[in-house]
Amino acid sequence: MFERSKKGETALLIQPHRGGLDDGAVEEFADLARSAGAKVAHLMTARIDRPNPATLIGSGKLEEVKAAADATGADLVLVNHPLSPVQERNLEKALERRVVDRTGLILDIFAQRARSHEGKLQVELAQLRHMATRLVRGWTHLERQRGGAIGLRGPGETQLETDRRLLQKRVEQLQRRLEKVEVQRTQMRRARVRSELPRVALVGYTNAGKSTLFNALTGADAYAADLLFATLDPTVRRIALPGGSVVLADTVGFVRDLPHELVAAFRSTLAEAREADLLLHVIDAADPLREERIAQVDEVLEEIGAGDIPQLLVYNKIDRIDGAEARHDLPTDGHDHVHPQAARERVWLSARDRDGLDLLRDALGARLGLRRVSGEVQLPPGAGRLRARLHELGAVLAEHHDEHGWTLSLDLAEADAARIVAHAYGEPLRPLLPEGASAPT
Ligand SMILES: Nc1nc2c(ncn2[C@@H]2O[C@H](COP(=O)(O)OP(=O)(O)OP(=O)(O)O)[C@@H](O)[C@H]2O)c(=O)[nH]1
Repeated sequence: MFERSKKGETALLIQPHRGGLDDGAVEEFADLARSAGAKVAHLMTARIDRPNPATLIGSGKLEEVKAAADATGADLVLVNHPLSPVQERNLEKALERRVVDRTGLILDIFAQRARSHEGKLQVELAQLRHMATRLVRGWTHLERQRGGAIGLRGPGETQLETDRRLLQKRVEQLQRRLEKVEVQRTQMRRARVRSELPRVALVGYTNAGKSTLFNALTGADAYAADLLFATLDPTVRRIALPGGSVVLADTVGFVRDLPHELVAAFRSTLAEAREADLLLHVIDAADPLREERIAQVDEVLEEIGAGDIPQLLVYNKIDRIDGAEARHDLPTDGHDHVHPQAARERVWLSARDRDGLDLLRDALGARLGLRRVSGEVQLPPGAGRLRARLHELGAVLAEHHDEHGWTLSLDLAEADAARIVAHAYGEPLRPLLPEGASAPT
């Protein structure tokens, strides 16, 4: 995972807390560290009921951390909490090694995962902003020894060695480029809206299997890895379902307490979720903390204004649960104590084994009200391309040719029919081809 160093760095992890430590947070923190490519040497907790403004953790704890870091030979210390620039600097002096806070860690992972032009721009911008707050006379990140290290990856040497003014210039340049990309994205989204295809967005906690499901449904070879945030950039594809096509978008994985500056940086990714007709909320069914994760994702969706969009819950990774089989659960009335999500529609599947995908396709088709239409159309002479397109879609049941042109007996998804005819004749027809109807000549 390290782009510039050959070997993974060893990290000592510090989990600050105010009493009531939560297992989920600790587990996620270790996952994040591993995702960044670190080897976790040791994990320590630190109470911060009264956070020390200079070092966050107390001085006694700081000594313990230093001893543990020396004993384990840790290259760096990761702190699962935002640190002020002063705290970070003081901790580094006291611990004599690099210290990276939660935001720096997540930024580092994003920097490693960014694939598209836009994703890279967004990450660089967020990194520069994070760095700008840490540029202090006499001691800067820029002066420190570098070389493929967590928290230091990203913008190249030339930017790193610039002063505040150049940094600001670069930030402005990135902002302008991003505005352009944003405009293009909005235009693309408008075009999709015009195509009238229903929009479905995959959302879910990081590592739930969204990219794997996206690939399974689209046949695309998007990048999936057992690492958090494999999906940084929205990937959008059209997929065929029984009854019609939909536009499917993969989105970035959610984490708890995503640093606010990152939520802003990734708003275009989240826009895919906000504008969807239906959300496929992907859940790792084998995760002991799955109910908590579901609630956290729901909360983020609420925050980004997607709380009212209908959801279909996809319980993925059933291959990891003994005796579990692919199935489709319709919502039940009333509260079910065994299954807290019983009031919601659920499909259980394994994206990896491609087990249960048909159940999901059917559920999606039904949920989106995709309907098929059939009937006879007479194509005017010169509509060869339209005829070829209909054949391509497998919509032609029978056809014959006479002096008036082609007569086709068709069966196809209503959405496809509307789109094709709109394309061929320049205007949408709704409903298209009711029983026995003919296309206009
Ligand atoms: N056993 C099992 N593993 C799965 C299944 N689906 C996905 N995985 C694994 O889970 C890990 C995460 O999958 P991704 O598809 O990258 O997850 P994601 O939700 O897109 O992750 P982020 O991009 O971090 O949000 C990978 O190692 C997958 O191979 C499944 O059905 N069964």
